[in-house]
Amino acid sequence: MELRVENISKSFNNENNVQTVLKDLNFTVREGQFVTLLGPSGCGKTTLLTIIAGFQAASGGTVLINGRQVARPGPDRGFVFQNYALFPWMTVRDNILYPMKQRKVPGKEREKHLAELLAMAQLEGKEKLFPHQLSGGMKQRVAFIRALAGRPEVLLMDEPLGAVDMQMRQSLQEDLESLWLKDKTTVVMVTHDVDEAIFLSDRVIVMSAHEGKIVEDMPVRLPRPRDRQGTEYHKHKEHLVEALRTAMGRRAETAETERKLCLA
Ligand SMILES: Nc1ncnc2c1ncn2[C@@H]1O[C@H](COP(=O)(O)OP(=O)(O)OP(=O)(O)O)[C@@H](O)[C@H]1O
Repeated sequence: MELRVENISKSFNNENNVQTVLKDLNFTVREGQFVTLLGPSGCGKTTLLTIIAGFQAASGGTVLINGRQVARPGPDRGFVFQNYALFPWMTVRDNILYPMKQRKVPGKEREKHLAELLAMAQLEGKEKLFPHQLSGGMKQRVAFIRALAGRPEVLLMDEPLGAVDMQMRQSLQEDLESLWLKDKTTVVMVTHDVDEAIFLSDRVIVMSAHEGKIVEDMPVRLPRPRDRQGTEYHKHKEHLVEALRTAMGRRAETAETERKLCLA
């Protein structure tokens, strides 16, 4: 699997005002990589992820998966939303079986894969429950394995832990990592949390507030599971915080330039 984002641009027409959110974005994600998109609020992270998912079209450029151009959503891409987006009227079992039925996986194979996924997420015995009967962490694990049930080439996750309080967040990051390590599906995740990015990712791409430009593309080669108290971990954190400052600063600089131009 190879995901290529080539010269992606996206503009919106907001009340006679054209807003360029992304401009000429380029990067490639290799098979099995866990890549995080980090950036200030409004820099275009979700927009980029939904373009990769095929939920919306880019204004320019292409997204290629294994050389094939992405034009619409497809089974090669799984998506995990911030609010999990489980079907509330379906049990855990039916939620997980849904993508397999969509792919017309034969019954026997479906049951086998379901059992594997439930074991992987430690959700055995919960299959008859409905989403409202689950804890936040369980819902998140169901959303994750439901996305894997479609056997996607790449898993796209938009702030998958965004709805969880800070205390639970670290332990869910650990759950997410151990689930991912069992499967090693290629992941592109959006977050605005520096610690989460370093804890989970092989690589962090920092986008700037101005036109979503890549201001940093940083590999994280620390051994897993990562020691949040370690010196190297802290160095990575400081580096990313600095990159985020740059990412935000560009917006301030741009605003200042625009102000000067307006005054001129
Ligand atoms: N459908 C749309 N129509 C008009 N403007 C949009 C649309 N979708 C997004 N935008 C604008 O594009 C910009 C980027 O939005 P996006 O949701 O991608 O940012 P983000 O980096 O994911 O932000 P956050 O971290 O706050 O979720 C914002 O200014 C937003 O208002």
